[in-house]
Amino acid sequence: MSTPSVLDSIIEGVKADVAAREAVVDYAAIKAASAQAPEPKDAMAALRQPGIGVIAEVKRASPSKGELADIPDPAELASAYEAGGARIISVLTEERRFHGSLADLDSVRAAVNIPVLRKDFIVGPYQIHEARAHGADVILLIVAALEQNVLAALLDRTESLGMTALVEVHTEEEANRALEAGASVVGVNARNLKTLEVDRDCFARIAPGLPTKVIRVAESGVRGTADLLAYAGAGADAVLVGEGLVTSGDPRAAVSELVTAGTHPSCPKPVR
Ligand SMILES: O=P(O)(O)OC[C@@H](O)[C@@H](O)c1c[nH]c2ccccc12
Repeated sequence: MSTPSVLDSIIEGVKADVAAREAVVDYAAIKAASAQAPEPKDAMAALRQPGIGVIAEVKRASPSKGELADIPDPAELASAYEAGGARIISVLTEERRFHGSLADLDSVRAAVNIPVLRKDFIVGPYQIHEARAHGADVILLIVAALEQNVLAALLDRTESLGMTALVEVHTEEEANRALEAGASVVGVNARNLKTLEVDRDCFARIAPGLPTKVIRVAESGVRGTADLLAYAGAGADAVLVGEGLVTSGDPRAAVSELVTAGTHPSCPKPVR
């Protein structure tokens, strides 16, 4: 047997954590809670606004870098992101490697008016209802972590709850699988979740092959406006930024700088 990848070991932990939560709040109960949640916000509309959108992430730690930032108050951070002009707030809820939680999602949800993305390793419908019950408007679905039939089923489930799925890919083959499953928003992650290596050219290789109606998000490795402009030049509608913002010291200014670059008349625009 081959050694498990980072992604495999993260998923193993996530499955155990989901099972533990499900033992407390069962599937029927989480489903009922998701039906009671306030209407989801329209993330597609947020992403279709002119200019390159910034999806700003609340990220405490990562498997590649360990602890990134002390975030005593995720609500305050998210409010700073919103004030800086972020379109969507991404909240990592994976606990073991990213030190996130559903409590972080709750705090952020209560603090901002823009759509909120639950960023986790979704393996089944339980987590989708859970995301909705905690006020998420968008969820991440990672193609590399899901069988094709499961991916398609989870995408349908997400949309049937009125949410948007950001479908994450790292290769052309995965991009084809995302389209096959019916993704409307595709995120190209520069980081390979199996090896944790970053390849910023990944987006430029994959994005041009996506149909023009698909919203394209460039994920990971954005250190500043130069990276945003490079992604914009390769056709990005939005960038998803974590580390660069949480380590900036002034998250509002850091988001604002990216937003200013992404909405400047000289910024390359996606071809639609
Ligand atoms: O911190 P960065 O390099 O700006 O990356 C943010 C985001 O793209 C990254 O956190 C991410 C992208 N896809 C993921 C899947 C799971 C966990 C985390 C991620």
